[in-house]
Amino acid sequence: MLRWLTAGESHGPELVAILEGLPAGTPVSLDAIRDDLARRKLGYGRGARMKFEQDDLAISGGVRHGVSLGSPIALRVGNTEWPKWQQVMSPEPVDPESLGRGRGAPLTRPRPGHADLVGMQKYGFDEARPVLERASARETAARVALGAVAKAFLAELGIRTVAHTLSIGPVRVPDGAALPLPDDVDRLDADPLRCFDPATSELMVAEVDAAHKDGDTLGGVVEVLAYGLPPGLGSYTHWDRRLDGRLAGALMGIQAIKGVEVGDGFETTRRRGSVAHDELHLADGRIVRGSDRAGGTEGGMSTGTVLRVRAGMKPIATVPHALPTIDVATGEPAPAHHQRSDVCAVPAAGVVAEAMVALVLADAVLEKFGGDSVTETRRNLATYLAAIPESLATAGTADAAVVGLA
Ligand SMILES: Cc1cc2nc3c(=O)[nH]c(=O)nc-3n(C[C@H](O)[C@H](O)[C@H](O)COP(=O)(O)O)c2cc1C
Ligand SMILES: C=C(O[C@@H]1CC(C(=O)O)=C[C@@H](OP(=O)(O)O)[C@H]1O)C(=O)O
Repeated sequence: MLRWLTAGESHGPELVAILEGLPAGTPVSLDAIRDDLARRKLGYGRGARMKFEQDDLAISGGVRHGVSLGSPIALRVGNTEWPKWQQVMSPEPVDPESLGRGRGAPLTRPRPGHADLVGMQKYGFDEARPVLERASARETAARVALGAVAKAFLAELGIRTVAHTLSIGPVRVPDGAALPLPDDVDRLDADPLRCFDPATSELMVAEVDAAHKDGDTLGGVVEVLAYGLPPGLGSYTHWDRRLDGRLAGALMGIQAIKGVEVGDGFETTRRRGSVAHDELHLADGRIVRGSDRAGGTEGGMSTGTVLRVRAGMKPIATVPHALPTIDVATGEPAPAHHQRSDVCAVPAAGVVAEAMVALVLADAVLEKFGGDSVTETRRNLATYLAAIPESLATAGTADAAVVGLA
């Protein structure tokens, strides 16, 4: 079992994350984690903060000489903005007068679409600062760092992931467009929206420009693909063992994600059954699926084909043309608090979604194959794949040879 936890506030000194249960022998490279952290900051439409804030990464436990030890891995992502926020976010009591009227001023105009109002009601705060500091998606930097480690573990088993942007507002990649492979990540990083279709990307840039000009914001849809999965991760035997359910929960757990689809998702509901599923045929004596509508799961288990999951992000709630709210200090209508914000963070959400998928898959792999060292996990996986009888074997899915384990 893999467990993970994050802590830290958006303008606190740092985010911290712990990953427990990762087998020994996983290559853990600071550079690889930094690459993913840098990727999360990319994307046309991200706000000013992404330009000046650095993710200051350190590993404080669980890794020696670039390899995991099997003990909990502790990661720290320093907020380089901290010096400006030391007073406002000090863990020690401060003189309320010293907070002044600037950054430390109470945020009494809760922003619609944020955790602000309900957080104040629930935790008993009279202003939104203590709520929004943790509700902020700054926390996703910690998850991306954890996800980078999970990805390194999966890669040892021949499993690789990639995320791309499918839509920004109303602008969508056309149906049937090519899907990226994990090796296409550089090309995705070079695209302003991490979109694999250059013509659509241009339209997306124009859409972000238009929203920016109008003082408005945008959402969109991202897709995560996982290649090289064996059949049989997750299970149909109980609701909470289903891989699709676990992926959906993890993706919905990302700030601003409001919908998840597996495979063709809601489009499938508009089809008749005869054209909604992936038929089984024989090719060279092996079972093949004639299509990939299901997106790589059946009965809550990975099928061994490409996993395809989508997450839909709502438009950023801190709209520059501030939304109407109530100033809870005066009881009067007022524009919502607005300091600065992203116009569109969909490409970044894709990077976060990939991290969450990697963590869920790593957990499912360990549940099925166990292992205290990567070598042991790999051996167990190879034995399992080799034991699938010829009559049940599927072509094109991970088998011992494909994942380099034979
Ligand atoms: C990568 C990323 C960046 C985000 N950036 C912003 C932002 O700049 N401004 C904002 O209002 N919301 C932003 N959000 C969304 C808010 O964090 C989120 O809408 C808010 O916490 C309320 O949660 P909910 O939308 O899940 O209800 C971002 C989300 C993600 C995943
Ligand atoms: C800091 C990050 O994203 C932040 C997420 C966020 C929100 O409300 O979720 C609001 C913005 O922060 P601020 O309110 O300080 O301008 C984003 O910049 C980050 O992703 O590293």
